[in-house]
Amino acid sequence: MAELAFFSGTMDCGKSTLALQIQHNRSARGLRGLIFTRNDRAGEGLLSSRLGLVTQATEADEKFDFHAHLVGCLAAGERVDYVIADEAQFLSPEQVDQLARVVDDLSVDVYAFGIATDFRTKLFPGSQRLIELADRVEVLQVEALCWCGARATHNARTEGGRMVVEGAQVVVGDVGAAATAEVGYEVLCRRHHRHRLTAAAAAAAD
Ligand SMILES: Nc1ncnc2c1ncn2[C@@H]1O[C@H](COP(=O)(O)OP(=O)(O)O)[C@@H](O)[C@H]1O
Ligand SMILES: Cc1cn([C@H]2C[C@H](O)[C@@H](COP(=O)(O)O)O2)c(=O)[nH]c1=O
Repeated sequence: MAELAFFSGTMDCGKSTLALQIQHNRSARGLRGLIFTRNDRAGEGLLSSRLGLVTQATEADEKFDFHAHLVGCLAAGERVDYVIADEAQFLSPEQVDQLARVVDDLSVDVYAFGIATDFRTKLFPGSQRLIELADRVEVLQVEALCWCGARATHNARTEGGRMVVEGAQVVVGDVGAAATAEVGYEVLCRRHHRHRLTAAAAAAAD
């Protein structure tokens, strides 16, 4: 039976790395997959990991229809054993429904990777739908850590080095950006996210 699996965790916990490993292991055994992403930091049509690996991917923009695309591929005689969808938090709920139809109606495995919650601790609509529909939701085992050493569970956004809790839900960016960066991200434990205490703020308070 094909399955819809959602691999989730904070930013920087290894989701894209796992996506690339799944792709590597399956293609090494002769299986054929299609790779999709949306708004990867490395640029359009790329799936990149901070470990330095990167691969070509199809950019699934807001108009993209996964089910129609797969039907087209299969009708053209292409073999498709699995689908990888990175940065899945950016997908619309309708696109996640399409992925579920790819699994149920076309018997193709779908592996989706994404952060669950945004910088305000609210679920992304695409992640919410994945949690609702997935056959399994896996939390990645490699823990990203807060500056205090606790497991990082939340994503903070900084502007000019200061943590913010208002703004657009989607702003592409990275962790470890310079304190002066216009927009950066930092993973924190819930306690320090609630207190808006980033590493820089804690150091300044010391
Ligand atoms: N120089 C490094 N040496 C070893 N591991 C690294 C290095 N840089 C990044 N990583 C690992 O890569 C992880 C980030 O992987 P990535 O797939 O880019 O994360 P995600 O897609 O979840 O944001 C880090 O949590 C860390 O475990
Ligand atoms: C928390 C949060 C993140 N984003 C963006 C920032 C990055 O471009 C991606 C996450 O990528 P990663 O591979 O998991 O590190 O999402 C955002 O747009 N809005 C947010 O609230």
